[in-house]
Amino acid sequence: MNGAEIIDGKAYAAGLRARVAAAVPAFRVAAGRAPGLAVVLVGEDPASQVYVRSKHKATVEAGMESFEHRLPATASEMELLDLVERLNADDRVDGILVQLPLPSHIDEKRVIATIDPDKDVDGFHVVNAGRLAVGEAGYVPCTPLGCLMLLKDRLGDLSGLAAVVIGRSNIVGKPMAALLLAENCTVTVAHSRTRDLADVVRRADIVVAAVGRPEMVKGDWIRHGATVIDVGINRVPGAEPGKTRLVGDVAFAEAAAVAGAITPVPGGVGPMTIAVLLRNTLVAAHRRAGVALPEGAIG
Ligand SMILES: NC(=O)C1=CN([C@@H]2O[C@H](COP(=O)(O)OP(=O)(O)OC[C@H]3O[C@@H](n4cnc5c(N)ncnc54)[C@H](OP(=O)(O)O)[C@@H]3O)[C@@H](O)[C@H]2O)C=CC1
Ligand SMILES: Nc1nc(=O)c2c([nH]1)NC[C@@H]1CN(c3ccc(C(=O)N[C@@H](CCC(=O)O)C(=O)O)cc3)C=[N+]21
Repeated sequence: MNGAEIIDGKAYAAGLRARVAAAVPAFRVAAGRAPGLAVVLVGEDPASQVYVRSKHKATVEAGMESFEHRLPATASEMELLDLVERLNADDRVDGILVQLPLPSHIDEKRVIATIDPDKDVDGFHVVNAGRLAVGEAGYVPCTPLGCLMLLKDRLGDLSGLAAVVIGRSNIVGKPMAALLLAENCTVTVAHSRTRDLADVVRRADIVVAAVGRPEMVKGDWIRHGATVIDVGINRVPGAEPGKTRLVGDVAFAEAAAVAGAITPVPGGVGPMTIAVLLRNTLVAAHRRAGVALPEGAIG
């Protein structure tokens, strides 16, 4: 029996982008300018190029200004830090995103540390990680915030639910766990050293898989009726030679037979990441300009 509701992240993301776009004209009137997002891409990684292009398109479609900066793979760390500092000082720029991963000769930590925390719409700066940890307003990484929006949309109040986050990266697993804790879930964070992962996952009302291993989470790990959020984006060989397809970290068909609801890959969490980036940029623009964002305008 395939009982699970398929959570349509693509549709939810389209709705969020529309709400962001609808709030832009009032900001333009109040601030005398558009919200601005700067995206920096170093090198020619094809996947990164695709992401950066879709971010640019979504930014422009939302009525915001998009500043795209491309540096060659050979650019020095100094050049990149100089660019980030210029963007920090540029008043038209509300949000700065430096696409990761960076070439290996550049220290990612140092680059992220150079971004003004109040323009850090990715939420990667330690100041924003700290704000999230202690419950102060800041910027939350787009992917986990998108996951939380999908969970609250389906489940409403998350208080008291048992949540298992598989993965403890700084950009997905850890902030996801912090968000769920702030929503009063009982949170377990699993990782590569976790013993009896299947048993840990079986106890969960909410499972968030952010591992990067294709279809690792099996159907018989999922508690009946649980809500499953699959963050994984894994490119694997397709049916025809030379073709590839995207799969998540969850064995989708198996899990959908037992879960109450599940996000697909593609079309689940991925589209939410870009929509939340626009949301964070809109919030940054209002905070920086001292303009109030109407309560409930963007959800
Ligand atoms: N949809 C979106 O917008 C986004 C999707 N992603 C995708 O999400 C996935 C995770 O990304 P990210 O967090 O950056 O990945 P990382 O590689 O940084 O982290 C992976 C985590 O998974 C854990 N892990 C690895 N193997 C196992 C295992 N066998 N059992 C349990 N845990 C394991 C690791 O544990 P340990 O810490 O012990 O090494 C680590 O904490 C990837 O597929 C990525 O492509 C990422 C960002 C955005
Ligand atoms: N500074 C920075 N911030 C990021 O947020 C960031 C990053 N670097 N580096 C790479 C990861 C990955 N990421 C995704 C965004 C959208 C989709 C997405 O839209 N996925 C579509 C499919 C796209 C496809 O077909 O390839 C989907 O799941 O439906 C996926 C992954 C953001 N990242």
